[in-house]
Amino acid sequence: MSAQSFGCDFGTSSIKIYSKESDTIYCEKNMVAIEEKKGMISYGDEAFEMHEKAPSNIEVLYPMSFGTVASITYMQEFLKAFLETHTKGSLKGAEFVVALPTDVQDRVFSTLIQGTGLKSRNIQMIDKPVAAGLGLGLDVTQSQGIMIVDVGADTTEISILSLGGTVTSKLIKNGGNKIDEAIANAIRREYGYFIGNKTAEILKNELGYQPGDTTSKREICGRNMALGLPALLEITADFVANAIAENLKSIVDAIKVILERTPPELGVDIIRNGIFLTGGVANLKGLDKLIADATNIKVNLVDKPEECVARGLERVIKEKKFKNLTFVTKEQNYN
Ligand SMILES: Nc1ncnc2c1ncn2[C@@H]1O[C@H](COP(=O)(O)OP(=O)(O)OP(=O)(O)O)[C@@H](O)[C@H]1O
Repeated sequence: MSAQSFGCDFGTSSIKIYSKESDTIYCEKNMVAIEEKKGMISYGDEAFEMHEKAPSNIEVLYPMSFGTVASITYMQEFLKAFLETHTKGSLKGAEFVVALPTDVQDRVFSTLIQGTGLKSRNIQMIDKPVAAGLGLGLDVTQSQGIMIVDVGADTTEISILSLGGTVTSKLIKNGGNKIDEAIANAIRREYGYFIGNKTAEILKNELGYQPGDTTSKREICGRNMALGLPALLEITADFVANAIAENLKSIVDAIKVILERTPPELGVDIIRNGIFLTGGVANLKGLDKLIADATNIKVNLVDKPEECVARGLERVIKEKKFKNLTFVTKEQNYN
């Protein structure tokens, strides 16, 4: 591959790009800030900072939604600006390997990259679960069953891999964002306080799923809806656990459905090796135990699970033997 090769995981809440040139995974919030008349004024972590704080003439939005591109124009502007910031020299002729989520059409991403005007030389796709498997350090090309549960912001992707391919996989529209929403709704119902998504996310990330734990607490600021004034409120881990239980149950149920559909020959490997939990929500305290208890299968966790797919893309770019796991979109038409 040429000097400029990028491995792209276009997540709904954050974009992760591996750059071969700098041998680094760059990760930023996948957000853009748009000002009336001026267009995109900011992107990434800086745009996220403006989220829920910006005046009415500035709209802060996610260009991706449920694993696919919601705003191609802004995603293209973001990608171009992101690559220009993080790379030296020309981007002309760069090569891309893109992680393709289950149920998303590959041409969405080739159209996206081609439309940036970067004159890319080659755009390869790889199934996102296969990239996650490589990122876990597994040899996905072997004839053994591997179960990966990737819980991201908008989606949860549950997949069984074998021989370098996806044997079965299911994408459900449930993840960190729905969990944050459930926390905000419960606080509104129970306490009559309005809280923003960022505050709900803090509660989720800090308190996790710890039913019965009334000792761990977090103070937050919300708006008392009766008085219309901001006020402080203390939330326990037990309250958060109750608020998110239904969301987690739907993830666990989907895992069980996939296990039921798994051929017994591969099921043996999964029981032996365990389920691999990836995606940012794999960091949720107590989720691994919940899944292990419900399935009677051990659950493996890794460091920085949200970067697993990008680490897999890095291996595809660096290790020739994994090139045959990638494929090219039929419609590709290079400039
Ligand atoms: N410590 C934590 N506990 C619980 N959730 C966490 C933690 N850290 C991050 N998350 C959540 O992980 C999610 C982001 O994960 P990830 O980066 O894998 O998603 P994505 O790739 O952007 O989304 P998708 O896979 O849906 O396209 C967010 O909802 C974030 O709040």
